[in-house]
Amino acid sequence: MPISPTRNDALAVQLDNAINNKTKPLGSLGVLEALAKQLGLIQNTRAISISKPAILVFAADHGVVAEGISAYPQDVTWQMVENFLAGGAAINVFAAQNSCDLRVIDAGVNHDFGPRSGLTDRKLAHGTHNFAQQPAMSSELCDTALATGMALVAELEGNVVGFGEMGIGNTTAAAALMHKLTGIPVAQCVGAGTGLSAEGILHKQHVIEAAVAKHVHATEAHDVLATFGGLEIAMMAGAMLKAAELRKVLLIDGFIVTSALLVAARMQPAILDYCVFAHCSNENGHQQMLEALNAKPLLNLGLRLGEGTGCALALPLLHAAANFLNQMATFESAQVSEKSE
Ligand SMILES: Cc1cc2ncn([C@H]3O[C@H](COP(=O)(O)O)[C@@H](O)[C@H]3O)c2cc1C
Ligand SMILES: O=C(O)c1cccnc1
Repeated sequence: MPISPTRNDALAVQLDNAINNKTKPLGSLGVLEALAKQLGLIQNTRAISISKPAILVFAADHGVVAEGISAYPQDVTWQMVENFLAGGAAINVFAAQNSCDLRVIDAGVNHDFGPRSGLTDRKLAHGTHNFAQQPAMSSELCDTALATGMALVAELEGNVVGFGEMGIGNTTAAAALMHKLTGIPVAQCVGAGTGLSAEGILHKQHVIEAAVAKHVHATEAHDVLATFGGLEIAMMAGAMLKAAELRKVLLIDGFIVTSALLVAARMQPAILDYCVFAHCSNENGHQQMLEALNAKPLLNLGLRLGEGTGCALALPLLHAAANFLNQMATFESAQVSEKSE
């Protein structure tokens, strides 16, 4: 289904007026004013609401870890999934602090968890193939991942969806997607990820450059996704497309989540109307990736974690935008004098 742009000139004027009539100097709530307007346009109303926000954390493994591109071993992916289920990860803490639902999805972790309460099992494979040697996944598997992500979001009740991920090696996949979809040189798309040395970053760059040279034919978004992408990235891209189609607010986290959005935006550019960019990550390349999307992130906290942590931390700002628009008095209702010059 196509995603509709949120543009609605009449509603935009009503929202501007509602914002400007609040008891504050014009424009003085800064970015929160733009956010309130965006939420109004997404929800197609002046009475905006934040209802049952949820963060979906997609986990999967990457065959390209065989090239030595992460500072941590692949087992950390499943071990961190266990940590999410036990409530001990950063995202558990920040989601709980902000009364946000958290859903952990196994999109393709290289580990058998068995039936586990709290884990949404959508495992499509035990990780991807090593894209240094062959495409990460087949075109069919990529389609299945996109469709699975769409179906997951179709079940959600809330009107705000945050996206997070876990997958050792996924900054390499994300950097490759960034390069292919923006044309920015690989050297500017790679970063330290979980903490590579300068030498390690250079090796990561060379692995991606060699893979890009090997898979020159992949240029269209779906092909690029299947060639380099992780299963969690593909499932997230599908989930994002469905969330925008359903006119939900999409909260975008860091480098990897934004790379999934790059793919989704190439498929359906109007998705960007629905995106709130939680933060600018410290991962080298995220700022340029955001610029390529013309995105203005809310926070800049030096985070480089992923898991959806930026989304959870930005959620109070969404509440603030909705609350000021819904609850503040107007100059008229509070009998406050308006600007005199
Ligand atoms: C303990 C731990 C917890 C994490 N939580 C998220 N990531 C983050 O780091 C990984 C990407 O970095 P790279 O591409 O360098 O492997 C992803 O799993 C991402 O979510 C973590 C990484 C570690 C080690
Ligand atoms: O920006 C991110 O989300 C990020 C950066 C480094 C490692 N993991 C995630």
